[in-house]
Amino acid sequence: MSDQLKYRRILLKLSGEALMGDADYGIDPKVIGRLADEIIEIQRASVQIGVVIGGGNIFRGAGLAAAGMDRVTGDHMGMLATVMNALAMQDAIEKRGGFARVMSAIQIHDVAEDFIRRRAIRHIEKGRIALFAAGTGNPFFTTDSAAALRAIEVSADLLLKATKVDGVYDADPAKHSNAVRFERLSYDQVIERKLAVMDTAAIALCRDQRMPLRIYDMTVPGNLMRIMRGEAVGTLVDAG
Ligand SMILES: Nc1ncnc2c1ncn2[C@@H]1O[C@H](COP(=O)(O)OP(=O)(O)OP(=O)(O)O)[C@@H](O)[C@H]1O
Ligand SMILES: O=c1ccn([C@@H]2O[C@H](COP(=O)(O)O)[C@@H](O)[C@H]2O)c(=O)[nH]1
Repeated sequence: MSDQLKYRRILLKLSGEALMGDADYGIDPKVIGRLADEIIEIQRASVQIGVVIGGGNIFRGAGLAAAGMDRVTGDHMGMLATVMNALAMQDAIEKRGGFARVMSAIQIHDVAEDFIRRRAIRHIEKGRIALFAAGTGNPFFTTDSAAALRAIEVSADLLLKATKVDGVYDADPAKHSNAVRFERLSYDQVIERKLAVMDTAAIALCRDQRMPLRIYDMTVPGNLMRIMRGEAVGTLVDAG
């Protein structure tokens, strides 16, 4: 491990929606390229990295169900959307000289390895960036829960939720311009105050397994390395 860095192994959850950049669908190559650069930078500084990417830039099961589709089919489409995002990130990382492996929770052998916990740990120990795709593999979950689950399974030191807001606020900052940001919260405070920055199942899993979580703004270049150095970027959620 690098002497200057605070973390040895992290699980990074990237918002699918944020990959769109200024578009309203899909992936902006500039956004995914910049994120790949930041991930490679911390890997080269000896941080071991697992990544979960959401699918909100393509499909969400709940949205498809609201439009009349069977919910489980919609969730399958959402999970497959996360596979597409992971493949795009694998490509972006490899184009920049990094090493990455997509591991899917749904068997899709022609395009990705299966998620096998011990192999995943081996990949990240060897400096490969493991991209955990297809969420948990089960409908009615989200990639927030998948990220909490994978962070715990690979014994990460920290779960990072990279999003479009710079932390957790007392109300949704996208809707309330006077919302106030927290520096630090306990898991129970997030759940009791119904702070909707991450789903409750994911927070409860982190709480039960004492997985520290930091929510930060991924649109600010350099934030990932700042956090690795121990800077208090965003909001920390832990046992308090
Ligand atoms: N109390 C709160 N503090 C901060 N953000 C909040 C809060 N309540 C709701 N939000 C909203 O939560 C959103 C988190 O969004 P993000 O797109 O990262 O999540 P996601 O749905 O997990 O990602 P994906 O796009 O991959 O599905 C922010 O855009 C913010 O507007
Ligand atoms: O474990 C999981 C994870 C995800 N899904 C479905 O995929 C979409 C996209 O994920 P987001 O977390 O919303 O970005 C999600 O809406 C679900 O429909 C799932 O079913 N199971």
